[in-house]
Amino acid sequence: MSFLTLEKVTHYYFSKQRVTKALKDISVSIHEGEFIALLGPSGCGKSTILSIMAGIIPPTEGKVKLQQKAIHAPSSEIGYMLQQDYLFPWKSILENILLGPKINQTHSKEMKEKGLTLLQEVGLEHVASAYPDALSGGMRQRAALVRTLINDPKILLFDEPFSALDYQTKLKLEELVSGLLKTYHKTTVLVTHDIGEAIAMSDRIFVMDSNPGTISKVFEVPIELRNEQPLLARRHPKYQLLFDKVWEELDTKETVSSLGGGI
Ligand SMILES: Nc1ncnc2c1ncn2[C@@H]1O[C@H](COP(=O)(O)OP(=O)(O)OP(=O)(O)O)[C@@H](O)[C@H]1O
Repeated sequence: MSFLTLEKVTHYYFSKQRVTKALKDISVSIHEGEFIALLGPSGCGKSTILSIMAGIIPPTEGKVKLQQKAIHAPSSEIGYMLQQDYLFPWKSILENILLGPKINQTHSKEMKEKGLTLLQEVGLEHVASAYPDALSGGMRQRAALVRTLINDPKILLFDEPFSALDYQTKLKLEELVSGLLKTYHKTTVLVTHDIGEAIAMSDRIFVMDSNPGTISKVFEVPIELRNEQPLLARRHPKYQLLFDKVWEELDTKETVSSLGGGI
């Protein structure tokens, strides 16, 4: 059964200068526990889709549903993680992580224990009382991940969370995140520009076209790759085959997207 659905979602941005048709007739059905990657040229509407799924912006037309219920506003059922970690510099890592439960009034001794356990799972238990400034970029993103997971969201939305990190840190984080999401059986949508990351982490890859944004092709990642951790998946013979197909699909779009998105 479908877990998250978009039904004929169309979105316009209106400004004084122009109207931009960012998305046109997007219909997708994502299953519970599935990992989806959204790939496409710059400006094709990936972040717009994610904001609509998060309930941050209502679509101009169409419906978004989580477990058959319409999404109208952001909620703790939906976890959102961005390129920037947005940790509060004046709060310790543990305080940052427990902020969500405090706001949702679910804070308790058990929640603190859960926060510490999650920090342990991402290798950050030793910096629970440190401040964000003392942490590296990769550590800060791990803390941001714990802050997202502690609310036990039904769905995770990742907008290029690894793109600001150096290559080695990014690969290590992919490995960690992939393992954690499998353990917690989380449904995830990842926006990325990195074909390798999409293949190594996902079950399906939605490739987008722009002006206006549509989903032009869906690639199913072979089961042999899905069963592997990302680093090993990158070494599998089927990885390169899929990489070439996705590359070909994207390559036809880059020049077209640079023409601009106004109508
Ligand atoms: N707040 C806004 N007001 C007006 N137009 C916007 C706004 N946000 C996005 N757009 C336009 O909507 C289209 C889709 O933008 P969006 O940021 O969703 O694309 P994207 O695929 O995430 O881009 P990128 O890969 O560069 O981050 C673009 O043409 C963009 O200029």
